[in-house]
Amino acid sequence: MRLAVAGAGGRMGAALIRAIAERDDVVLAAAFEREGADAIGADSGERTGLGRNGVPITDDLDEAIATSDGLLDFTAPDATTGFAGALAEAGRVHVIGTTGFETQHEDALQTAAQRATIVKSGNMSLGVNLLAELVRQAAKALPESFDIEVLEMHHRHKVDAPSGTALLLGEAAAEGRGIVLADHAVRGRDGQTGPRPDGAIGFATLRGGSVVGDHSVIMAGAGERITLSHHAEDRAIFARGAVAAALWAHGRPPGLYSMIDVLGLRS
Ligand SMILES: NC(=O)C1=CN([C@@H]2O[C@H](COP(=O)(O)OP(=O)(O)OC[C@H]3O[C@@H](n4cnc5c(N)ncnc54)[C@H](OP(=O)(O)O)[C@@H]3O)[C@@H](O)[C@H]2O)C=CC1
Ligand SMILES: O=C(O)C1=N[C@H](C(=O)O)C[C@H](O)C1
Repeated sequence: MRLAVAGAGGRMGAALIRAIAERDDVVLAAAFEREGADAIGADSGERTGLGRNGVPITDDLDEAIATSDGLLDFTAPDATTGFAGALAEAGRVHVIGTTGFETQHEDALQTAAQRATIVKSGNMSLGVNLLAELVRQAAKALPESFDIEVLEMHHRHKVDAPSGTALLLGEAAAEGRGIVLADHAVRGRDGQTGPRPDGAIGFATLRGGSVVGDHSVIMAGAGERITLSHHAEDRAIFARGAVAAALWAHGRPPGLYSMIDVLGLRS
């Protein structure tokens, strides 16, 4: 499968280029960046420490789409929704790891998925997607008297909060409880908050240093507490998941799929 990488000069762009080079069933067809980015013109292999691969980083989305079967996209919400329209037009696979979407972005992706095969997840690792299943089951098994809190920590460069993974875990907890997350989410506390609302799912965000991604879901009852956690140590786990998602999606009908579909984790 021929893959293009968006945001090739970024942290995940580099990890994706390395993950493609690890396998012999995928090939890097194109690597592109935002117009005017420093990385443009560089050899994508040299820039990611692999040695020269002959694929330059360009700013040419159209060429990237024309020469590939699918796009691996870990960029930013506005960029991703823009790519989605073009990929839908061409009927390509779109693997979306970008986080921080708002309602208008989600709506645009739903529309694009009528024609493109999209796999989208706030976290492409096996471990986090298994954790989400465990959270769903635990939230289903426990009474509502157990308070659910989602805690995350990421590196100092991260621009969105709560993380896509924290929201994915919150969704899993809400699904287990049979409630709608948006109706029960508490996404920040400061000052005279009053007591915790019954049935709330709380989110807390930490930022600092080089942390790749730590997530914990705490289920706190009277006199006991369960904590389910995942610690990402290397961005390769997300990149390898994204490549696996592209291969899974290749040849599937248009639609909006998740890593739970790709990994077949739902019991
Ligand atoms: N789902 C998952 O498993 C994971 C998701 N993520 C998510 O992936 C995203 C990227 O993370 P990360 O790699 O750390 O961030 P970086 O800022 O390091 O990389 C993003 C790259 O995308 C580029 N970009 C932005 N807009 C465009 C555009 N229109 N065309 C081409 N390139 C563009 C940026 O350029 P510029 O700097 O010029 O804006 C930058 O080089 C975030 O949303 C993050 O949360 C991260 C890890 C795992
Ligand atoms: O920005 C990051 O770095 C990460 N973003 C994703 C998220 O928002 O959850 C996934 C991972 O935790 C790293």
